[in-house]
Amino acid sequence: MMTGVSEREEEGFGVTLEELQMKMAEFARERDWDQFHSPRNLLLALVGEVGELSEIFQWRGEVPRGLPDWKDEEKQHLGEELSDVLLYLVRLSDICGIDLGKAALRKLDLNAIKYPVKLSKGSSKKYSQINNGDDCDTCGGSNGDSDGGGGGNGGAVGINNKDKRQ
Ligand SMILES: Nc1ccn([C@H]2C[C@H](O)[C@@H](COP(=O)(O)OP(=O)(O)OP(=O)(O)O)O2)c(=O)n1
Repeated sequence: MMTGVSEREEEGFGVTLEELQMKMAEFARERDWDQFHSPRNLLLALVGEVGELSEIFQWRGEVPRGLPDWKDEEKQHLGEELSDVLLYLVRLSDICGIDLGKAALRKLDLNAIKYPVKLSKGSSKKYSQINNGDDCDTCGGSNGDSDGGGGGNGGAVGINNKDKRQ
């Protein structure tokens, strides 16, 4: 039997970034919190939540995928912190006028260019350490750039637009 839209939503079925964006905007508007949701405040809130997320894993050592030994309440807590990070990220993107879904898809395309399967398969090396210059004209090759910024690759595909100011 088909479930109603609200039930499906409640189960998180097919939730979209746009939906989360709208709900966060509504949440802030209802509380007259738009005044607090400035880019910098949201960024700091996001970083704070990343800290809370990190605390969950802190001192545990490596944990197996799927977290099979974790209690239900620990997993629920993890879900809450992951959600805080996502919600602030979505809100920050919205307030900055960035279409996060579109930006993420574009970034995935850029990642695929930087990390061609042929050169990256089975290797976790940074792109600046794997490229031999033959397969990816836009990646900058082995430039020995220790910060991973790939100083020679910025122009062609716009991967690196780091602020170069000192
Ligand atoms: N000015 C604010 C404050 C909160 N939130 C929303 C976004 C987050 O999802 C959540 C964060 O709430 P808290 O600051 O209370 O943080 P926690 O939920 O992590 O609680 P605690 O810090 O006690 O762990 O609420 C928001 O949008 N804007």
